[in-house]
Amino acid sequence: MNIEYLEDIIESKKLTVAVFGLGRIGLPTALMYAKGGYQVNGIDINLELIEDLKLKKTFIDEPGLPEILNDMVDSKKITFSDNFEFAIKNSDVIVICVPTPVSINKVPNYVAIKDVAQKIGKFLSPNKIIINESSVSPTTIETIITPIIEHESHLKVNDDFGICSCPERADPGKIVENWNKVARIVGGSSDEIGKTIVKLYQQISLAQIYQVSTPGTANAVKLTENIFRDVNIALMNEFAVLYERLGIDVKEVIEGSSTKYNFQPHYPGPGVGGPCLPANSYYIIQDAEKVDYIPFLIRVSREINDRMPQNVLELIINALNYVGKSLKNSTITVLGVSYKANVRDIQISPAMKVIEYLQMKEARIQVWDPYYKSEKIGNFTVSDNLSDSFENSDCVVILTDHKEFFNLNFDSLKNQTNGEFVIVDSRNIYDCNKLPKDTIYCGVGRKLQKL
Ligand SMILES: NC(=O)C1=CN([C@@H]2O[C@H](COP(=O)(O)OP(=O)(O)OC[C@H]3O[C@@H](n4cnc5c(N)ncnc54)[C@H](O)[C@@H]3O)[C@@H](O)[C@H]2O)C=CC1
Ligand SMILES: CC(=O)N[C@@H]1[C@@H](OP(=O)(O)OP(=O)(O)OC[C@H]2O[C@@H](n3ccc(=O)[nH]c3=O)[C@H](O)[C@@H]2O)O[C@H](C(=O)O)[C@@H](O)[C@@H]1O
Repeated sequence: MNIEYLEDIIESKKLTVAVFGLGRIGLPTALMYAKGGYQVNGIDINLELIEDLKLKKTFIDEPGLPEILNDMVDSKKITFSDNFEFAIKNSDVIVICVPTPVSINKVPNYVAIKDVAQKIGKFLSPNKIIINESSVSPTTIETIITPIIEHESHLKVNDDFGICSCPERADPGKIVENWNKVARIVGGSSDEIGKTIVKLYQQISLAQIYQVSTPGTANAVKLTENIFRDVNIALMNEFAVLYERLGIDVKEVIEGSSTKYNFQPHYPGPGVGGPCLPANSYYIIQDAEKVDYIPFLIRVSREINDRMPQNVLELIINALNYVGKSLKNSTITVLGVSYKANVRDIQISPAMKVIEYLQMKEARIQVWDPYYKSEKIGNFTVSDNLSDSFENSDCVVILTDHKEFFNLNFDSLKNQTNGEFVIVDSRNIYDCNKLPKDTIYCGVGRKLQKL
């Protein structure tokens, strides 16, 4: 490989980049390469998406992204097509941002990334570098993707082409904001390939670009940080279920534990959602199986978190029973559908799971989420406003800790509800001392009580 040539065109911005997959991650990535001064060939298989992007239209809800799309299309720094052959032949760096979802039976699905690897191999010529940003297990690049590319291209990694992993660590809803803040991890098939890609990312981001020794190590870093989070959330969910039974307020316990300098607070809730945490463990579990190891803690943490929507359903049933009502035919006000606070995103949202359970139990739901006003989602439509969702309600359930829910005027809203005012606060956002007198209240890890 002629590394000097690649480093020259990185420096002079003459390098051309192809980005495969123009979704929540690929589009921002492609636009940031273009914004950094590189010519970008954006590739996707969704022809409708390609036409929308050519017209500067995107439905990805990332603040700041539409403006960058507009500027980069106008400046002709980016093109969109499904012509992967042209893109591979006419790009020096090829970035992979295609889906690697975990299927219903909890197994990573690598169909898309293998498809792209096949296409890259077929049209690859020497002296190019492939960067994988998609979430994969620590062994996937070295044992699956690289062999496919070598087989299809009859080229040899490091001799003829380079490959590296730069796993995406974006925080959905803050991708543009975090672009220059969140450190990136780069692991190359050789040290010099890694160093070259570090230089490329340093041209397009002000964040720390941290090199590790291999693509697998880079993928392990990303999975470790996310699974660390998933396991710690599971621990707090377990404490919450236990303390609820012991009559101890878990919110008070976490506040107390947080006075210890090395306690890292995590918070119980209705479950763990989003595109990352619910899926990342299964990449590791799959690799562990290959070496006859069972990661018990990682597996059981997933089970604990996946059971939390059921726990919230039980809280609702108990709260209704406390006021002499049953769930069937009760009207439930559901506040929040997003998987986490202050974003418009229902990817693997625990709220959607709780709603599904409520509907299975034949409760009537009235949903309010300020990020989905009046929108039809699956088999329900979000209310047009907060007040409508309280009309004749038997129980109010908070499922997302949106900032808009922190200071609701319950003294007024409670007058619209049916009978005793019941709140199930699955995000533990409320201070019981500030809720209306006689409210029937419980949280996740906060016992059922009349205030
Ligand atoms: N969404 C997120 O917040 C995060 C996603 N990731 C990872 O980024 C990767 C991409 O995820 P998203 O962007 O969220 O997915 P997405 O579903 O939003 O976008 C994927 C895009 O790839 C296209 N595509 C599918 N197969 C293709 C193929 N064979 N060739 C070219 N394009 C193809 C689809 O048409 C779609 O436009 C995944 O591995 C995911 O785990 C990592 C961190 C965060
Ligand atoms: C690329 C990538 O994987 N980014 C991750 C992403 O996290 P994500 O958007 O999935 O949100 P998250 O804050 O980790 O929360 C995931 C889920 O877990 C729940 N959650 C989170 C923290 C907590 O203490 N308790 C809890 O129940 C959230 O409500 C949500 O349903 O963004 C996070 C961030 O940057 O805050 C980042 O730490 C994660 O690594």
